Amino acid sequence: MKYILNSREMKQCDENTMRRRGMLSAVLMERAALATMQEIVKRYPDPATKVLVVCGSGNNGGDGVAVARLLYLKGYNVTIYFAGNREKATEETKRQMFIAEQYGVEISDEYPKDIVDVIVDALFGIGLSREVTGKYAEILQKMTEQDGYKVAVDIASGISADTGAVMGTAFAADLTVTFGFIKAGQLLYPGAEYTGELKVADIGIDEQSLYEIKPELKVLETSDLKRLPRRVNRSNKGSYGKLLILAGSKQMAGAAVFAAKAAYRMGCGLVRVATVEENRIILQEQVPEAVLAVYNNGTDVVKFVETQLHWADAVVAGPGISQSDLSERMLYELLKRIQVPCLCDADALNLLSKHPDWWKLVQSPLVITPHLGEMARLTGRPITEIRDRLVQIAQEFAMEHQITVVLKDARTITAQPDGQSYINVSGNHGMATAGAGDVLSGVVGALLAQKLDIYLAAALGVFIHGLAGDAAAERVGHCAMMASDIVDGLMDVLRKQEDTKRQ
Ligand SMILES: NC(=O)C1=CN([C@@H]2O[C@H](COP(=O)(O)OP(=O)(O)OC[C@H]3O[C@@H](n4cnc5c(N)ncnc54)[C@H](OP(=O)(O)O)[C@@H]3O)[C@@H](O)[C@H]2O)[C@@H](O)CC1
Ligand SMILES: [K+]
Repeated sequence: MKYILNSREMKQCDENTMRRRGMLSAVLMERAALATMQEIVKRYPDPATKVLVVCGSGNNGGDGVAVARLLYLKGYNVTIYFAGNREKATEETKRQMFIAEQYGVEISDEYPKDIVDVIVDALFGIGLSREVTGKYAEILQKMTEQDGYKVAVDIASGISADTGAVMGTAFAADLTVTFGFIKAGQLLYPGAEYTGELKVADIGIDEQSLYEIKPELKVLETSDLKRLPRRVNRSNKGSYGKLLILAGSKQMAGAAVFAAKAAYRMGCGLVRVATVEENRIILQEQVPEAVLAVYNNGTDVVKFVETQLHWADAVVAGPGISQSDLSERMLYELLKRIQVPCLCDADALNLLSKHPDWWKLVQSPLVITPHLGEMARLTGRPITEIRDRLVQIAQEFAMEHQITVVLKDARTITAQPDGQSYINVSGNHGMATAGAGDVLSGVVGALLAQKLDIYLAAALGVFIHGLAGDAAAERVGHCAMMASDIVDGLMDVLRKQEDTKRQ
């Protein structure tokens, strides 16, 4: 697990490193510049390379001036364009300009006309505080349109470090060298697209510099797979949890099939599918491993729900259940009685949008897995706003209802009710396909049934689901990928993890 910082947290972290750990600002800047210079030299080892460094008045500009000096001392053909206001420059930046001039580097106040090989963007860093307009917008546009390899210092100028939003105009980098921690805006879209390749440089700011800061965002890594439920030699199917899946309706059997298959592939011991009578044969044919509990209009809903809940260690409710009266009654009685961890998806979320008073019914830990459209219905906010404020909206909803929110998008957010969230970086656009969400509900449900901590079950489930999608892409490509390929991908991911553990 790694922390991802927003600009406020990063500034505090910088402060802590200097004030509490005694590190000098000039040393941090020198290391930042050194790391950036080295990444450039790695890619352009020939000192005949022409480099343009565009600097602003803040400390990001100071970093840029130092990068230029270090390249100049290696014999590179460097020009600094100082776009900021010299009088308003920070002390550190003024010092860097003085040093650069003493070493013989020229600093120009005009945008140079020459053609260059590399353009370094040190206009704004995490101190960007408003929309970029006027002269600065023109400069960013020019830098982006100009030919040459594009390197951003710390973050692409114009990208919000907090949300990834383009603040008017932004620099489109091929490479970003960021310092200490990845910033949220480098993972969130559209910022991720302006970041290019991302290198995190160690400049002496690390987790110890956080002190009492509890970053809002975290990201899971492959090493976190070791947190999956342990499997032991002396065990039986009862040792790996019993998952009840309320899914499927007439002409919608697939959702139940995918969720059940995914849950078994994710190591769940026993899966029982509660579905309508009409799906009996197809489920028996498609997932013979699953136990079936079928219902119809004549079923005593209360008794049915009580029996199933008595059996289950965790529940997935919603995939493909439709919004019929029968489904509505089934979900209501289930939410009212449930005492084990529960995941609500798809139609369960649509029904919850219709009945906001139902949130109060649920006494057990709840995970919801809405996509943007479902989240729009749940919150009454437009999809565009949800997309722009993905983390904040997921967090607000999680805190308001004291539940875990998995808000599904290109970067899925798993928000915990305590205000912390995971941002997921696995997966690919091939997974934008019917049934992928049902697979996710089965994966997370299986982890809940195996008694993994609820937040971890949700976040790790999302991560593994993405890895399974990546494995599927390797096998079938992006365009041809179907939900069943993602289920198969789970095998690749989990077998690889077992191999790693054995070594
Ligand atoms: N010790 C450390 O802390 C370390 C920091 N490091 C580096 O410092 C960077 C942060 O530096 P920073 O805080 O000085 O802010 P920075 O990003 O340079 O920008 C602020 C300037 O931009 C201006 N401005 C903002 N928005 C604007 C707009 N839309 N349009 C126009 N102007 C706008 C703003 O002007 P003002 O708002 O004051 O008018 C101010 O002049 C960080 O990203 C990293 O690279 C590293 O060296 C490691 C050690
Ligand atoms: K920058």
